[in-house]
Parts: sequence; C-alpha cells; structure tokens
Amino acid sequence: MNILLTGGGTGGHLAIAKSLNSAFVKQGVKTFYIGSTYGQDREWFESDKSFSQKWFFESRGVINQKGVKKLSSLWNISHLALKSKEIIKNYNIDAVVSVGGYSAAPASFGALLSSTPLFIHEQNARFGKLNTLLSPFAKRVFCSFTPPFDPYPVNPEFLHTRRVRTKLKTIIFLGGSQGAKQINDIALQNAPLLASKKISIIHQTGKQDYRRVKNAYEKMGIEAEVFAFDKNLAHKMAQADFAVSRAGASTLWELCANALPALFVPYPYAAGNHQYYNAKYLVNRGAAFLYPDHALEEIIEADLSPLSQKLFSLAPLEGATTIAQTIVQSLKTT
Ligand SMILES: CC(=O)N[C@H]1[C@@H](OP(=O)(O)OP(=O)(O)OC[C@H]2O[C@@H](n3ccc(=O)[nH]c3=O)[C@H](O)[C@@H]2O)O[C@H](CO)[C@@H](O)[C@@H]1O
Repeated sequence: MNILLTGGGTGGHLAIAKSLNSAFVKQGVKTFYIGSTYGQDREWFESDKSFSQKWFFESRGVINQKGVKKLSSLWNISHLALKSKEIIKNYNIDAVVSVGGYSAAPASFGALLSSTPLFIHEQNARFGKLNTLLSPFAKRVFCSFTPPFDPYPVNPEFLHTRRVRTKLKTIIFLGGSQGAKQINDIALQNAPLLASKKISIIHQTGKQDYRRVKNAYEKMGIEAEVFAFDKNLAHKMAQADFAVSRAGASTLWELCANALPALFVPYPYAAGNHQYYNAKYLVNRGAAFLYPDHALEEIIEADLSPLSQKLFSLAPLEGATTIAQTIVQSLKTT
C-alpha cells in the first residue's frame, strides 16, 4: 500500500506527520511526502530516509494574501495541484493524508482531482481554513476534540512517565514552542509565593524572553530551573505536579497523557481562538483550570488528585497507530 503524507509549515503539523509516518511504516506501508520549500518542512524531512520519496514545492498560504498576490498564489496552487495529481498517478498512491498547514494544499487538491481518498488530521478544536474547505470531501477527518474523539498522536514518552498527582511540590510553566510572555509574567508574579511555600519551579521561557526571566529570578533571589526550550520535555513534565501552560494541541494532549493537571492560559490570537476551545475541552470535563477564571494563588493548596485522575482516564493511547490502522483498514475494505 502506498500513502502520501502532506502538510507542515510549523512544528505543530510536522510532529503529527512524523508520528503518523512511523506508524504507517511499522504497518508495512510505503510512504511519500509533499511539503513546501517555505516553513520548516525541509528541515524536518529532507534527510528522513523512511519516506520512499519526497517533494518540496514552492507552495505558500493563499488565505492571508490580497489582490494580485492572492490571484498569483491561487494560480500557483492550481499548478502544483496538477503536479501532485501526476505524482499520485505515477506512484500508484492509494490515499493522501493531510496534517494541515499551507503546504498541504497542492497534494490535497491533487487527491480530489484524481479521485484518490483524502484523509485529514485536524490538531485543534477549531478547524483551520484549509481543513474547513476540504473536510466535506475527505473520506475521514481525524480530530481529538470532536466525535468520535480520535486519540491524539502524542509521543509515548509522555505516557510512560504518567502518574496521579496529589499535592503541589513542583510546578512547571510552559509557553509552547515559542514561549509566552504572558505566562512568563504570571510565573514571575507568583514566584515569591511559590518560594515561600517551598514549591520548586521549572520554567520554559522561549528563546526571546529567556534572559529577562532568568535575570528576574536571580534579582528576587529565587531558585528556578529556567530554560528556553528543551528537546526532552517529557522528562521535565514528569517531575512536575502542576503546569501553567498555553493550550496548543500537542502540549495539551501531552499534559493529558502524563496526567499532569494544568491551568491553561490560551494564546488569545490563535486562529479562531482555537487554544481557548482546546482548553475548554478539558475544562468542561473537570480535568483542567482556565485562566483568568482561576488564578494560581487559589490552586496552590488544592488536592490535585481528582483532576489528575480525570486526565488519566482521558489519556490518548496509541494515537498514531490507531489512526494509521483505521486508514489502512478502510482502504482494504473499499
Ligand atoms: C501561536 C500558535 O499559533 N500556536 C499554535 C502552534 O502552537 P505550538 O507549536 O506552540 O504548540 P503545541 O503545544 O501544539 O506544540 C508545542 C510542542 O513543542 C514541544 N516543546 C515545547 C517546549 C519545549 O521546551 N520543548 C518541546 O519539545 C511540546 O512538547 C509540543 O510537542 O500549534 C498548535 C497545534 O496546531 C496550535 O494549537 C497553536 O495554537
């Protein structure tokens, strides 16, 4: 069976493409990839030997363009969609799987033009523009926030170290892949209180704000484990009993997999306010707190076990494998 994965642009989409690719390869599927020369697609996959073949097209976003630029981008996407259609035909592709982002457009339209089944993975609780447009034509859309609540493809390391939390002894502040000034400020405001309660602080600041935050802790004479970005975040989460975090889809499901309760501070400018709706999914199930409805001061003394147990029961298990199996199975039965 031959499957073409497409999409990317940012780490959020590419991480999903990577984990789905591994799951397909494990099931003996031959995989192919179409991404863009813009964004991070090349960085992630150019030297990845697990794909049988890869292509990087000059595809860019259309939605935020205006006037002549929009027309020229549309023309470019149409041309690349025809090119994708040729690839789909020449390599006997059985299905196209899109993880979203602008680099997914050519191959997704190529799938429709060649009547090849299209599968979509939407990471967030509010659909991106391309996925909204393409969903009605897809054979199946996978999303962890809408029925049938497909398990999110989290890195299994977050599951291996999961445990039910009870009392807050160590706190972690997480700003998502870029870091978040708002979360850094919440951390610094609360640091004296946390220190007075002998609560240890782990703090991911993002690259831009690292120096300011590090200096602020030093000035207050408060010990904290401060870093801009750490590749082994599972290890850091495992040490913590509570998180104050942005509500990007991957971080949210990683916290859930780890049964680590959180106060979510959604990024307010995310498209369609999707981080708020991501967080709401867990908040509505009694598995998380939402800022500013709740403040850190009132959570410090709380018993964390009811939230942590709830997360334990909602943990996404075998996400990538389940999605890959569902796709392979549905292709075998058609
Ligand atoms: C500003 C913006 O538009 N953000 C979007 C972006 O967020 P962003 O990429 O920040 O958010 P995610 O939470 O989805 O992903 C962050 C990833 O980075 C990893 N990590 C983070 C910090 C660190 O030190 N080490 C590390 O490895 C996390 O484990 C996680 O896997 O994509 C998400 C998924 O589409 C969206 O929900 C977010 O709204």
